[in-house]
Amino acid sequence: QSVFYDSFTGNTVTNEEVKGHIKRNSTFWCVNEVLPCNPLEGRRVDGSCNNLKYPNRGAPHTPMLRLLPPEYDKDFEPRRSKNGDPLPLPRKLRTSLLQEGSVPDTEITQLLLHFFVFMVSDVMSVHDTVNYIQWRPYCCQEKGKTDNVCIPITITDDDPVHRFSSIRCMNLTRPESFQSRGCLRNNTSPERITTATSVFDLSHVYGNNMQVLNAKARLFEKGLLKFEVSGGKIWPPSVNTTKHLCFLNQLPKETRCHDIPEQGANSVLGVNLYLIWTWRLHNRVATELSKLNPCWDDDRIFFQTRDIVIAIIMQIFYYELMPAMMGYENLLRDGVLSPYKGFRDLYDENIIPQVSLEFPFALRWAHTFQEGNLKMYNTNGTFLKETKVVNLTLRTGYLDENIEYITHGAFRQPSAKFDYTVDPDIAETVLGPHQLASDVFSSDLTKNRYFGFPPYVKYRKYCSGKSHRNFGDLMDVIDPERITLLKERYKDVEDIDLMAGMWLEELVPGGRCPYTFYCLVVEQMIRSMVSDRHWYERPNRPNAFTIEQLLEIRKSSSAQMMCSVGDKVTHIQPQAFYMAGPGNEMRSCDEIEKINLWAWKDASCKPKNPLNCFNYNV
Ligand code: HEM
Repeated sequence: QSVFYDSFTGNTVTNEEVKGHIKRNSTFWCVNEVLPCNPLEGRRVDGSCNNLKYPNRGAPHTPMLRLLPPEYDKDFEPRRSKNGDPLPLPRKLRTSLLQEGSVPDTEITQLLLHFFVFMVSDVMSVHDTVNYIQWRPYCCQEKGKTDNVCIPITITDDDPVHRFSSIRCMNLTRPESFQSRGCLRNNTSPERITTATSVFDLSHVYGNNMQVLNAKARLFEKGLLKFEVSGGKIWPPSVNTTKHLCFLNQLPKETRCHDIPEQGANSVLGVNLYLIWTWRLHNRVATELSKLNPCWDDDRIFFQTRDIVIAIIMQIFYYELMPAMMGYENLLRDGVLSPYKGFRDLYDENIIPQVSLEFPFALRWAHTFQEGNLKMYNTNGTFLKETKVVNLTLRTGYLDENIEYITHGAFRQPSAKFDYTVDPDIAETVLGPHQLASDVFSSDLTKNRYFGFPPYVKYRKYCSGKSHRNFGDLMDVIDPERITLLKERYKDVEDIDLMAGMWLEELVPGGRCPYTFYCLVVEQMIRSMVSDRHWYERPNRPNAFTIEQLLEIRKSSSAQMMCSVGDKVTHIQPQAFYMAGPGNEMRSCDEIEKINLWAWKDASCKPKNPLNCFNYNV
């Protein structure tokens, strides 16, 4: 018998209240239906029962955590400057604080960015972007003036780019909230609503709901996900209609659009690539497991494989990507990474599985080192061609002919440099042909205000304990020239927006990210481990890995994943998030450490190749 929970409060709701939601058409957003929790059950697809005391926490549409209380003006409009004036215009701030240019990094590859954005989409949903691309494309037109959801970005006559054009506005909409979806009254402080589960569980691959997973993704044979073979490659299932999310497919040639539990994976290129690779990884692991343990049924192979794939991706995220961004020693010091390969158990049932509102917001800072030109290489490493990455959003069809070249470019092309310069395409046309003009940095800054984040200096205090009473106090994290830039735009140090502060901060010693980014992201990384009962490093979770299995998971690497499921990858550098070079030379995939699934051998099953345990490598 299911129990119904109020998605925001987490309290149970009566059948009468559920009927009220049905009448108002708000059940999907405002009510979580949860089957009774079984403490011995593995990770649920819909994230429920992760915390046995609060069964709906972790499920979709549950509230995000605010690290600091919101600050709004009246009617929950953006806060004002200390002197009562409106804050400076976002686009004006962006164009004066961040310059446009293309400087390649010397160390980090594009592959890191692809993986990073893939991880973001595990805990976020695309509806806030689809809202202004598809549902309300009119915020800059007459109609937009009467739609309260519209919050278009003003472009002034002296704009460095648009003074040469007639464009004076960029489309944007407010973030969806429990209020906009009818779950909370409009006179309460806006609380962001998302459709993803709030733990890292690859819900953008497997979906947020068992019924959808079963209908769209499972083959119900040998633990496999449904797949297609085309051009000699394995793909997730696709849909044969033009009415899908891949608006930019150039018909009739480009028709592919994934028909998977979460359509959002068809969006930004990096999400799409890793969705394909993770999909293939699932099927690779499932195939090997079913050979290894022929007596296992489809269900057992499927859920064991899902658990392994989630662990592999988490291992790469925590132990390979994040150290490159934040510094390995820093993460060890702050208890995010374990120095040992064995188990660790940090679980605390009093910490609810939640994503902070600040976490995905801070990750937007990564837009500053996104490269705009996508370079493609053939399998021998010869440069073939390039295209604008912004023209590939919502255009899965482009991958059909090009995924191989994009793959080989991803670990050969550097990211943009971490240097206060932003790519012109990301800064002016981030939505490609979807919008006349779109500047993701101005959107980031605008959203900053509609999320109601308090001033940047309050986050400095949260992170360092130190009060910053005047601009000079910022010298510990921002260099003097950039403090001058801030002073020219903001009248008071307390006016500075969180994102504007992060843009101009210096990078943490030993890492490649600003101080406040580091602090907000570490908070989430710890929260995600401590609050997730099914965290892969735990020995005391239902169906936990054995120590032998965990040691195999520890061998995961982005290079190994590329060798296993990338397109025709036979040679790669072992640290694929770093450019190849001395100490990280490209080498044959045979020399890259692999995961041996023999550790999952069930003694009660007779494997097909009993003599050679290396037949089960992925
Ligand atoms: C091809 C490259 C990319 C493009 C075209 C792109 C584009 C966008 C766009 C249009 C938005 C929505 C902005 C808004 O309406 O508020 C967005 C949001 C976001 N992007 Fe990117 N992005 C790219 C790469 C990345 C990367 C590498 C990261 C790495 C972390 C990233 C992280 C985020 C985050 C965290 C958000 C906010 C999501 C949310 O809160 O809903 N993006 N991006």
